[in-house]
Amino acid sequence: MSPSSRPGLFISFEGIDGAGKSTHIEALAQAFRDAGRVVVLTREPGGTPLAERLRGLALNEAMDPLTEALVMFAARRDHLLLVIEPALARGDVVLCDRFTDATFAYQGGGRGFDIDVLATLERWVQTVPAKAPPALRQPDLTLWFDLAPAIAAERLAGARLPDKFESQPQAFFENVAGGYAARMAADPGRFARIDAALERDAVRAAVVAAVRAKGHLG
Ligand SMILES: Nc1ncnc2c1ncn2[C@@H]1O[C@H](COP(=O)(O)OP(=O)(O)OP(=O)(O)O)[C@@H](O)[C@H]1O
Ligand SMILES: Cc1cn([C@H]2C[C@H](O)[C@@H](COP(=O)(O)O)O2)c(=O)[nH]c1=O
Repeated sequence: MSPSSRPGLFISFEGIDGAGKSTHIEALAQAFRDAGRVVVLTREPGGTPLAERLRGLALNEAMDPLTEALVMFAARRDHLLLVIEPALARGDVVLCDRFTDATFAYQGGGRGFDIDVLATLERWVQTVPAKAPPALRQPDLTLWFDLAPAIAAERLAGARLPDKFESQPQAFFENVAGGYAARMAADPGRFARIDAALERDAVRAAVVAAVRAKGHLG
């Protein structure tokens, strides 16, 4: 099968701040490139000029939880239509640093915002005509970097100036982690849990193994 006739593949990276997602996304991208795939590396909130502007607001401005959720989903809609769907239609591999599970974890788990409202927004935003019949776009695989908030905080200490979310107390991140666990429990076939407390090489190997176990990457 030629690269362009392969179906697209959508993988999201999730976890609390400092769990190691950004450290490992490029290594997986290279593994796919070595296997002859075209890779689109992207992130949420962000990934388009408009969504990056919304990211600047979401990460730096105080706002109420519904406003925050709407900003995340507005950015997502733009990103989905302009970047993710076209890439999947071309047969590319999309590696996305966070997607909707982050909204359920941060706005739902962390902020305590209504999960049913988030589920409604998810349906509105991610029902795309490219799927026949039009259906909800979800990642084919979600790698959840599971790490204790205390270790993540140690890793982030001094690394950079904390944004609005990174400045939250440890209890917030315990709730975010609970949000991720609930999403995985609701859709276990889509998720692979990565033990992000391991040292870097072991995490990298676990990521590749999880992708292979789901039948991707040869
Ligand atoms: N397995 C590991 N062991 C120790 N330190 C690590 C490991 N993986 C990543 N780090 C370090 O932890 C810090 C946070 O990693 P990284 O930026 O990849 O996390 P992230 O999940 O992308 O965070 P954020 O969501 O806040 O952007 C970095 O300084 C990185 O070098
Ligand atoms: C997609 C998404 C993200 N967030 C939060 C989670 C992080 O604290 C920041 C993004 O920063 P990163 O360094 O790129 O990880 O935004 C959120 O609260 N809700 C979301 O839907």
